Amino acid sequence: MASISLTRHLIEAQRQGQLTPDLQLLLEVVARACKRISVAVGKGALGGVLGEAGQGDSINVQGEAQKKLDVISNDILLEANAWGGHLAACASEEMEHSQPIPDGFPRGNYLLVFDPLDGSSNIDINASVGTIFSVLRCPDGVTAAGDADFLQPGRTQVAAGYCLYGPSTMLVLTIGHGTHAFTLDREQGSFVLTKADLRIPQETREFAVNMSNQRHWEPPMQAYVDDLLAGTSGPRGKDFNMRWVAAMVGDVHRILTRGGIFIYPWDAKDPGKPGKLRLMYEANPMAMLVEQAGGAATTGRERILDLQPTSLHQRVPVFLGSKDEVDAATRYHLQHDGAAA
Ligand SMILES: O=P(O)(O)OC[C@H]1O[C@](O)(COP(=O)(O)O)[C@@H](O)[C@@H]1O
Ligand SMILES: [Mg+2]
Ligand SMILES: [Mg+2]
Repeated sequence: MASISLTRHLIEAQRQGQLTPDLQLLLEVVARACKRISVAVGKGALGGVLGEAGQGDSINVQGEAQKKLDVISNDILLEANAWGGHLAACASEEMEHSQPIPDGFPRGNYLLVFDPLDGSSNIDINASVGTIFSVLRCPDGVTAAGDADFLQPGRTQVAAGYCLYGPSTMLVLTIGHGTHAFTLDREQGSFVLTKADLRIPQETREFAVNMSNQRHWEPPMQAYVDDLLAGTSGPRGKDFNMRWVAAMVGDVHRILTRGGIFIYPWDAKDPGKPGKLRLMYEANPMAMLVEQAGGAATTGRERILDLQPTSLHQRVPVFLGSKDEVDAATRYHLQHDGAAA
């Protein structure tokens, strides 16, 4: 059977009324930018792209040191989308404020928000990294889109996806009609559909969390993980395995492939930060991909896609993956809150 390219997949979706021609073209621009990022990442030590941006003093709005590839990936996405013609504005982990499409460039009605390179600490060890993106509609009547226009609940996303730069480069995408995986055919230079309609198994025996933060967690999170670790002799009655890629994009890809639960909970390390992961360009797009694959995504208390964002770089606790396991973790938190009330 002939292989199905991303373009053909999107054209068929358009014929079925699942997306507009503008959104199709926007997604193709993002996919092309991801191909360029894949080439840059793939150069590794030969391409002069490893290490810190600047002289070790380049800090982004998150207060985190920027890697050269964070900056390169951000520039590739901005440049590609400036010419794309389907966006009103872009926002990024690497920029304090959103950036309207510059004067003189064609404008459209969508907003794109992205984490240009997720898992930056993996760059220098040649481990998986990725790009995460979310597409929103620009509110009606807005002529010069700004940060406030991006602050829409995740359930309003019209598309979300990530591109994983691993042993192979994979684009995983949803436009609200299932979650589909495409693999980059490096010889042809095109993304080819390799798994339509991913389904996350409802149950799992695998969890992903950074255990080094355990002492900083709140009581229901401590209790939940204690019970996982107790295995067959504990209340859960089964042994759990643990994995941690240290790049959300890699951990979520594993969960979309074989199930599991990924957790980055609230912790007391820095009480000013309600979690590590960012709502607009990490939690929301991943939550949409996971829900579209039959999984669940919560903060431990609420559905992520129902949160009303308050700022572009807002952080939230994240529990996502196999539905029964996310429900179980969420129950620990809600019962704890109920008992404390
Ligand atoms: O350093 P830790 O605690 O393992 O955190 C890893 C987490 O941080 C992140 O790398 C943050 O992403 P960025 O690299 O885009 O800042 C997540 O992808 C990942 O889940
Ligand atoms: Mg990230
Ligand atoms: Mg990043």
